[in-house]
Amino acid sequence: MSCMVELDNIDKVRMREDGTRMDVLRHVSLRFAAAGITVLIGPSGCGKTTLLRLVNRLEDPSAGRILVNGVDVAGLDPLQLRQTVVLVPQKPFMFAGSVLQNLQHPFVLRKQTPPSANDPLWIQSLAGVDLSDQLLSQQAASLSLGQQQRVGLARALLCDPEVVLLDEPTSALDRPASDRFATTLRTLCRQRQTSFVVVTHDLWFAERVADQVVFLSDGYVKELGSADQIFGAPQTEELRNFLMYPAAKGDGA
Ligand SMILES: Nc1ncnc2c1ncn2[C@@H]1O[C@H](COP(=O)(O)OP(=O)(O)OP(=O)(O)O)[C@@H](O)[C@H]1O
Repeated sequence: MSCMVELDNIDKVRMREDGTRMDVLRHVSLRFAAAGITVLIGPSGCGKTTLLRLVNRLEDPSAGRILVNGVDVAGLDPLQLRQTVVLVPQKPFMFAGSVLQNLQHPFVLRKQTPPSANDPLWIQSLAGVDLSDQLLSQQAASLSLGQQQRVGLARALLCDPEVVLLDEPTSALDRPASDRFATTLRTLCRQRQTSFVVVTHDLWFAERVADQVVFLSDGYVKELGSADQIFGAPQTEELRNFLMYPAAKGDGA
């Protein structure tokens, strides 16, 4: 069954160290594509990662509601929510131990049997992120950032969640690997009805993978549409400028 996630008039306010107010997200109302891929783009600091964190309840909104299948997440146990809605940060946490132990960790925590190496989900999850069997015995903490990202992605996919929130998943992948990853996401949407929400500065990947693209700027949803609409016919000067100069995101994030 595909999962419906809706943001209803979300505000997120943070306080700066000097006590001044920062409006990180403002009146954000969105419905993520069920069994589809929503991509969030926008300048550095516009609130993309914050939005993912709110859906996963790592933080709570200052106002508004987030609904998963019609249920307000504010009333849900965050740990239970995170079994359905998984967040993969840009730098996933690696537990002490091998890659194999890291992949099995969520199942061990829940006292469940991890999928075996010939389970189609295991094969699809590892192959889809180019994680070779040779890496399984290595210490996870000794891997490169790109390899750790792939372990984090595979670990999330193995849990077969309904919604996966991905923060910059291709930032350490080369072009062929990110193309294969795009294919994996499309396959999982189709075969498992998984919904993905992807934050990325990789506009090539965004255009290739998105069912729906959200352009955020200064905490507002400025444009929303299909990849064809957003990349082919941007409506605002701001989006046109962003698409021409996506790398001008300030801090190299
Ligand atoms: N833990 C935090 N404490 C205080 N301010 C924060 C924190 N995390 C983010 N911010 C601020 O909130 C705003 C939104 O940050 P966020 O990380 O959501 O932006 P982003 O669009 O994901 O940026 P990027 O593309 O650079 O990753 C920024 O001004 C940022 O400095």
